[in-house]
Amino acid sequence: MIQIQHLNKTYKSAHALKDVNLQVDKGELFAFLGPNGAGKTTTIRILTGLTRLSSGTVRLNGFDLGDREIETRRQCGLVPQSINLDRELSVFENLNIHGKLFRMNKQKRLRRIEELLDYVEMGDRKGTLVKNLSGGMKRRVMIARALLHSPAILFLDEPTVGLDAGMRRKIWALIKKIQQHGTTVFLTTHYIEEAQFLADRVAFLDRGTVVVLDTPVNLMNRQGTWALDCLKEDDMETLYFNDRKEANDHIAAHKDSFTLRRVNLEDSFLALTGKKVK
Ligand SMILES: Nc1ncnc2c1ncn2[C@@H]1O[C@H](COP(=O)(O)OP(=O)(O)OP(=O)(O)O)[C@@H](O)[C@H]1O
Repeated sequence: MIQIQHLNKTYKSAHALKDVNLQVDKGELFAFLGPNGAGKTTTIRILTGLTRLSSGTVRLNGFDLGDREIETRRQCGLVPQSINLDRELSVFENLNIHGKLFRMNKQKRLRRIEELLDYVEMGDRKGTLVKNLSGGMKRRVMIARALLHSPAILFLDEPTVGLDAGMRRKIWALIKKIQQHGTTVFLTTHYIEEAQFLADRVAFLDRGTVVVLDTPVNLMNRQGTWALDCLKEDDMETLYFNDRKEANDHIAAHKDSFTLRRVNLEDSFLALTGKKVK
């Protein structure tokens, strides 16, 4: 569904993407995980036609990026990182304008808006001005807007940034539902739990380079199953074990104060890059 080969992007002052190669399958939920400045937004902007690549090739649902621009764009729905709804218009008006831009006929447009607002549980807010919605509601309207023209691929750039834990989980459930209904999903995040919970496969991006790409389970298993955090003078040291007994034996044999926990994706990222995803 998405094929990226030797993708590079250079801005005047930064080499934002360095020889990125990856493939996302139809129906897959793929996460790009990395710290601020890793190149996640740049990737999404290139894939959705908002920024030009410097070199390399990208194919979306069989269309070459750069060729037949309108058809290629129709393959994609985009939920950008910052809220870009018109605050002074209602939920319905925001969606209606988008449908008109995609030249959907009136009957189809109105039916699809109703359908999607129910789908994202915003049916009762159709007439509400966007400025009167909560952050989580605005995200859901943006997701409905991105799905309006029935794209094959939904791109979500940091879909839950700034939301509280309850709303984050609601958005996660919605994203899973969208995937279950057949849409391929490509998302970026710097939240470890988000990638761990949602993604079929995760690519770790660090300073423009994909350092590893695998399923969350395989990535975590690289470190072992159990982690022991030990607070040293001014740092945290973490030790990894394949079974719980080994970890407990280590605790019993040492005087330090340890916290035992399950290995998570942060451990894999840390081991590969020496950095936390922040
Ligand atoms: N328009 C631009 N002009 C120049 N440099 C840019 C531009 N956009 C991004 N960059 C640089 O490219 C690199 C990657 O930025 P990008 O926004 O893609 O990272 P990111 O992983 O999405 O980070 P964040 O989560 O902070 O948005 C950074 O070094 C950034 O400063």
